[in-house]
Amino acid sequence: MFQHIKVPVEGEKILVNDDFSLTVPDYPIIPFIEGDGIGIDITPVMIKVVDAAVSKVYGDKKKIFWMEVYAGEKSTKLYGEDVWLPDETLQAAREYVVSIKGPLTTPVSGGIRSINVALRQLLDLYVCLRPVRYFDGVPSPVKNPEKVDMVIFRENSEDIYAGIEWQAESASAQKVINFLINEMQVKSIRFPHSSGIGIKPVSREGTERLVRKAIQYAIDNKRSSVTLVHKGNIMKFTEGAFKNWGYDLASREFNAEPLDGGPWMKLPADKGGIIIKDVIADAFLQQILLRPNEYDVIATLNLNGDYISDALAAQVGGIGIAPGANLSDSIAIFEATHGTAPKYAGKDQVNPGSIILSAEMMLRHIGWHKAADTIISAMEKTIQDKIVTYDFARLMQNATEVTCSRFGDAIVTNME
Ligand SMILES: NC(=O)C1=CN([C@@H]2O[C@H](COP(=O)(O)OP(=O)(O)OC[C@H]3O[C@@H](n4cnc5c(N)ncnc54)[C@H](OP(=O)(O)O)[C@@H]3O)[C@@H](O)[C@H]2O)C=CC1
Ligand SMILES: O=C(O)CCC(=O)C(=O)O
Ligand SMILES: [Mg+2]
Repeated sequence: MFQHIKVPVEGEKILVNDDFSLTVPDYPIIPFIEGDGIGIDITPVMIKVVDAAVSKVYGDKKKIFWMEVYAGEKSTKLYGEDVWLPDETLQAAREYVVSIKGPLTTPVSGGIRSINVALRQLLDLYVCLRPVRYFDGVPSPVKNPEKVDMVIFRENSEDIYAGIEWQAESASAQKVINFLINEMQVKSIRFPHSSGIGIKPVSREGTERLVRKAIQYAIDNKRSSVTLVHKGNIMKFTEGAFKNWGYDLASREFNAEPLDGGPWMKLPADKGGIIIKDVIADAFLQQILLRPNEYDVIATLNLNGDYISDALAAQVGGIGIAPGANLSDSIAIFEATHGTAPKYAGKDQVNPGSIILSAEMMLRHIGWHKAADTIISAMEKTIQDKIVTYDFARLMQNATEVTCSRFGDAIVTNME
């Protein structure tokens, strides 16, 4: 029994089998978090588009029963002012296996820690999967955006992103600094009395499970390479270790052999002959602009992955259409890559593309590929017809600028 979550009277749970495959009923219950800020604009549009695609493809034979669950500001209004992530929301994500969420606010320098990060950590959603590809007709700041076709596997549970840090001039920060100076002989804290301190945990286990997923994805989807992106020349025992552990895993579990003497490796032909390579993160950020077609599947640490996913999204038209998923072996929470864009909240103005494409990934995840295909082709047609929201319209000529909800309606109209 839940306190505020209302379980639909119809519909059934998606089940996880022993081998982590899913048993998906024809009438699954799918929890959703509306999200803060522009969540109120984009989430209802996503639901409308998904329902229309499912109905178009399967008639009455399949239907999603949506179940609202709460996090962020809406949760504080229902459960009490300090309750940003109620236990029953976590329970629903576990029990119902596949969910989707809008963006959630995190204040800068103070206030609550990220609810997004908490969800990922508490449910051990260790893969942040963010595919980035070009849709024909989308305005882009680069000459050949169609050369960008990458799938980012961002480690989602550790790194500096875990939020282990102490405020400057607090007793805790001073205690850690004293320990580092006196017991660990650290000499490179430039201003020990006024430094905040953050910790960057990166483990072999965390790296291996992420890189394993990335390589398996590359094999299953016939991709050409997996690139480990790191800053291991500077952070040797965290980012450098990520690179080494990644290569070790490729060799040990996938029989990769050194290529031309290494360090690059190649998987055997029966595993697609995929190249496993690495690149230092700053060089990678310039190469994705200059030679994006040299990169395919990307495996990287949490903070690098955050930066890289927004940078790559910009190359193909912006975070308004960049989708994503947070995955464990069993649980999945799909989410937009962008944030709450507070200045647009409630104005029915922003692009709902990111959360719609996240829902499209969700439909594939549950095996409803035809409904996913329907959304993709309808969205492509809508953009090619130059019916777009403000973010695209301001970069296009002769575009028809529509609201967030009208863009959703146009996608529905274009479903064949
Ligand atoms: N997963 C999550 O829930 C995430 C949450 N956040 C949180 O969101 C809040 C705001 O973060 P902020 O850094 O401003 O980043 P946002 O992604 O919210 O917004 C930055 C800018 O991106 C553009 N943008 C974002 N979403 C859309 C959209 N759907 N359609 C069109 N344009 C869009 C807008 O650009 P323009 O002004 O040029 O039109 C917007 O001003 C913070 O609290 C942050 O922590 C951030 C990222 C992810
Ligand atoms: O949790 C947040 O507020 C930001 C998260 C973020 O930027 C992301 O996951 O891409
Ligand atoms: Mg981000």
